[in-house]
Amino acid sequence: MTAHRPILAAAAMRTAEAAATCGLTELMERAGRGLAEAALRFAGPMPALVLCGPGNNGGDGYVAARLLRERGCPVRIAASGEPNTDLARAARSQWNGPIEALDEAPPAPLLIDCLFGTGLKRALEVAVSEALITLVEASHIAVAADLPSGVEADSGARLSPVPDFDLTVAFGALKPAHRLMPAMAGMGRVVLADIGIDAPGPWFEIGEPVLPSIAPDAHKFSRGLVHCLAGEMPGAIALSAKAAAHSGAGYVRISTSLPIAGLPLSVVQVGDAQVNDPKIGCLLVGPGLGKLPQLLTLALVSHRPKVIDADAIGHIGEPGRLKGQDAVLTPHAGEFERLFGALPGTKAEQALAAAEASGAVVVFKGPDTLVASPDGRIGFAPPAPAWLATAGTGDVLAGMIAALRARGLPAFEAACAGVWLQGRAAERAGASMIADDLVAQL
Ligand SMILES: NC(=O)C1=CN([C@@H]2O[C@H](COP(=O)(O)OP(=O)(O)OC[C@H]3O[C@@H](n4cnc5c(N)ncnc54)[C@H](O)[C@@H]3O)[C@@H](O)[C@H]2O)[C@@H](O)CC1
Ligand SMILES: Nc1ncnc2c1ncn2[C@@H]1O[C@H](COP(=O)(O)OP(=O)(O)O)[C@@H](O)[C@H]1O
Ligand SMILES: [K+]
Repeated sequence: MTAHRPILAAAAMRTAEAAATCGLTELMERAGRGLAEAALRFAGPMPALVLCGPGNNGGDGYVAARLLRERGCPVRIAASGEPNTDLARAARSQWNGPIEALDEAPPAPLLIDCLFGTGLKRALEVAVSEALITLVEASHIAVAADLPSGVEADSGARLSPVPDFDLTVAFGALKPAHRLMPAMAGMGRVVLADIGIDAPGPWFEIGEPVLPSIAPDAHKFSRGLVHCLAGEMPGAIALSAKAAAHSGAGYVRISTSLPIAGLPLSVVQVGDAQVNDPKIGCLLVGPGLGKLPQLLTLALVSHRPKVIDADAIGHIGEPGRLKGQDAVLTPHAGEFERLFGALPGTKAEQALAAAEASGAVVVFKGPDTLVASPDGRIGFAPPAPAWLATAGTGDVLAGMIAALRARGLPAFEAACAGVWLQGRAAERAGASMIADDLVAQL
């Protein structure tokens, strides 16, 4: 099992830093050391150019430059201006080499970007942005301190053009941008430098789940019954059902008006929906549903836990209908906007608002999948292969979550576990995978 790693928004990070018992000067020293060590480990001892901005991100740069030089690396510094915090000024005073102007500095093989971190508020000035891009492109290896400059910590937005980095060293905790698009795509490898911040909170990167073990006296129903409601295009729900069966459900049943071909023989096909059967651990409705809103209505009449996916999301209409339903909702961006409208804020804030409005656990899918709970928790998915972007992988995920829910995990934990397991299965399946191959890797 890997632990969930905390994710702190910029304001929460500042609070955590202010509460650190070691003091801010020591925190900056640790950040600079973490940066220097990570850069050395990644790039080896090559001539470096450190770009220092006006705030504490720049302060980290002055510390890292000093420590790299102490380790024997030829280091130069170029600054965009004078430091404007006491911490950064103190860090700069310990650098006794020259400081070049950013727009005149020649490139170096190793480029370390300490222009802006979590304090970025607006787009970089054009001259600063151009210098950053030119120097990164002319380097062999580019390392970002905390965040690539131009990236907004809480949203993952690029406030001005941001070049691609090979390595990003996050200080103290991951920030939302490390796991949100578009920023996460340009960060290269993301490593965490421990600076002694201890700030567990309701936002975290989803770690490897602990799954319920199979009791020695288990029987098929105690392991969990998933009931799937088939609609107009049964291929999709067949994928979900297969995924549920391979995710440890003891019994998978599909109610369907016509026999569905290609299902494992162990998946039971029935004509009657029986949605209030107390043996049902989780209902699944949506994949391949088509224009049959009555099947969603049927699912909402049931008192059993449920996963609502795909076409069913389009039939909900009013998110408040889901209150008290013990539901997991799995929209992609289009389905999300259709149900919740264009919500303001970052993807994390939108997911949270959606969870609050619906009372459901919301899995807001995409290359940067988030799992939000009405109680304020958000699990950010670790990066998953882009080859998941193929038809049917969402149906597989819905079946996995339904099985984990039926096996006894609470809705939020089941959703987080499903997202994590789907990503690892995709890694094993490889780039040529189709959704069916994903099931084979569960
Ligand atoms: N606060 C602390 O104790 C620590 C902070 N750390 C570092 O400090 C960073 C945050 O430092 P700051 O809050 O000083 O913020 P930054 O260093 O990210 O920069 C913000 C500064 O630049 C200004 N600014 C913002 N956007 C600008 C733009 N587009 N053009 C020009 N100026 C702009 C702001 O007004 C502020 O003065 C973290 O990312 C991390 O690297 C680490 O040293 C660990 C300890
Ligand atoms: N670029 C990407 N990188 C990683 N994962 C992705 C990417 N695009 C989509 N995914 C994942 O693939 C799945 C697609 O689900 P969905 O859009 O519902 O497809 P479908 O309805 O065809 O099953 C989701 O789990 C989503 O998070
Ligand atoms: K930076």
